[in-house]
Amino acid sequence: MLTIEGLTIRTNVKTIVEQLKLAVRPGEWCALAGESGSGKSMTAFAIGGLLPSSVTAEGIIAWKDNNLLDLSAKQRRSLLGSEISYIFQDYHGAFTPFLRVGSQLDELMRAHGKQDRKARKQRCIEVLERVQLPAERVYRSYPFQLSGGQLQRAAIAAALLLEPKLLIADEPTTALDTLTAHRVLQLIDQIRTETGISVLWITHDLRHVRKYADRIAVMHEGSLVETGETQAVLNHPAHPYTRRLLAAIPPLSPGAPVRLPYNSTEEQNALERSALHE
Ligand SMILES: Nc1ncnc2c1ncn2[C@@H]1O[C@H](COP(=O)(O)OP(=O)(O)OP(=O)(O)O)[C@@H](O)[C@H]1O
Repeated sequence: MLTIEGLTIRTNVKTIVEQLKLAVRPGEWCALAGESGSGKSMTAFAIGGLLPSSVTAEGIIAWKDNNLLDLSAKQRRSLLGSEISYIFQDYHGAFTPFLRVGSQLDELMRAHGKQDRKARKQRCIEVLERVQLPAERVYRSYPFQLSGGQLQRAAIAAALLLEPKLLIADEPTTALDTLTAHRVLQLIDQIRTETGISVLWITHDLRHVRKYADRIAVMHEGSLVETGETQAVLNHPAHPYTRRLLAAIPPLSPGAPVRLPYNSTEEQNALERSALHE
């Protein structure tokens, strides 16, 4: 589905990513892991043509019959959102502060040629419900009236609005507390199961990778060092760098719970319901 071959990303002083080869299959959750500065985000940006102007990319990023690196700015704009969409760590950046969430979602649909106003509103409400938000209220709210977790859900709703086939999630939970992060990842997983969307997930948290990703690709200093089925790679890492990454996972602090602190499913549901009305 998405096939990257020989991707090299550089500035005029250094090479950031070198000869990267990576594929994301339909419906798959693929984690791109590695320490800070290894080139994960630059790879994600290159897919959507979002690289800073001082940075160039060459190679092949094949999507359907196109090399995405060859698209014009106009072709790219029509692809982004409708076929490939992004969520980022900085979910505040997904929305303009002083415009209601609903009007921003509506504008996104209008920009992609959806003319029917009623159908647009209906779709916005449907997607806000899909991400388990109180839809009508969030539709009328300004971004600053929502909590961090709600805003990241609204950003996911925006990313899903036009039914893309690939969601690129660049460290989507780093700015969230542990419980909210867990809920957001669970939500993405549910959506993937229901819609068959593929997920390319940029992360450095191998604990979450083990739980959610089908496949992992490990990057080190701009190169791919290991890729494979998640459990196989994490249980039997072949590359010394993957072993080092695994060894660097911080242990849970003494006395910390080894699972989320719910006593029962009822308690979990009650907590999640109250979070939606916070
Ligand atoms: N605008 C830029 N111009 C030039 N080089 C950049 C720019 N942004 C990032 N880089 C460099 O590109 C390299 C890879 O950065 P990238 O953000 O892709 O890493 P990463 O693996 O996503 O790390 P992190 O987890 O910290 O986001 C780094 O060495 C960084 O200094």
